[in-house]
Amino acid sequence: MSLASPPALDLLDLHKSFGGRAAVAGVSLAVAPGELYALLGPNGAGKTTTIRMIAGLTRPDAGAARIYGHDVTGDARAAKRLLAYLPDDPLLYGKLTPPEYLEFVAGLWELDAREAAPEAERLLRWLDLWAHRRERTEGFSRGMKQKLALAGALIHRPRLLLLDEPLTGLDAAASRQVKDALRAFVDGGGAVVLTTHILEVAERLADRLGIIAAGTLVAEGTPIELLARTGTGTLEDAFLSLTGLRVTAGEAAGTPA
Ligand SMILES: Nc1ncnc2c1ncn2[C@@H]1O[C@H](COP(=O)(O)OP(=O)(O)OP(=O)(O)O)[C@@H](O)[C@H]1O
Repeated sequence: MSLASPPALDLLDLHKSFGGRAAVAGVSLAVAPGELYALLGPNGAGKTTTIRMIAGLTRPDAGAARIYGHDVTGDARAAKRLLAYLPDDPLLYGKLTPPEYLEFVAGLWELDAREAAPEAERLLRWLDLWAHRRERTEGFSRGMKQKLALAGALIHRPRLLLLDEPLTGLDAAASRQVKDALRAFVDGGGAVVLTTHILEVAERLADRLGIIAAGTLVAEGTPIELLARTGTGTLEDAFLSLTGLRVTAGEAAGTPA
């Protein structure tokens, strides 16, 4: 028997089709504790479907997703206890204040209120929302809402954080705070898997990148490894090359290359 601890996330040949069309066509990858992994891909590549299958919200047609060794479908309770999923447009309850929202989320997880309340305060202070603790979230900016949703995702102390486009629409200050929070989470031994369209974010923040195109993982590695593999000078060029989206000057001008 191996004494090695299981990966934070292990995807084994995941498949999902909608109406006969493959959205995810055999994705396998592993993410270690302490690692921040970014999934990149063009629109419709299958990123959100992959994340939703990991979160147990979309059932795979075939393959498996394991969270620290727990199968998301077969051992759903244990798997879901270990993960948190932050969609790109998280649902907050506008009439609640931040502490009320976190109390509500803690209640869903059946957390002990005596432990959840100080943890909520710590998260709100850490994400710079404490000064707004008496305000209803309906008046919050997108960045404030995103930070509160992140606090809600962290309240039960997950070990794997899944985020769909967490930085889209955030200003520089909010983006920095969310990035710092994600880095602190992985430095504390947690694992993060996020999707992003912002290549600069992926390059600076992620330990490893996975490039998805047409439902398959076409490349994986550190930003430096992807540049070396494609012989390109920027991650944007590497991305375009790997996803087959590169247009030549001739194509751009409307003439076949
Ligand atoms: N519930 C659904 N019903 C039908 N088709 C779906 C459903 N969810 C996703 N799809 C399709 O599956 C494919 C992959 O979609 P997905 O949202 O996973 O891509 P994505 O990489 O996250 O794209 P984007 O970057 O635009 O968010 C697309 O063709 C999409 O239209």
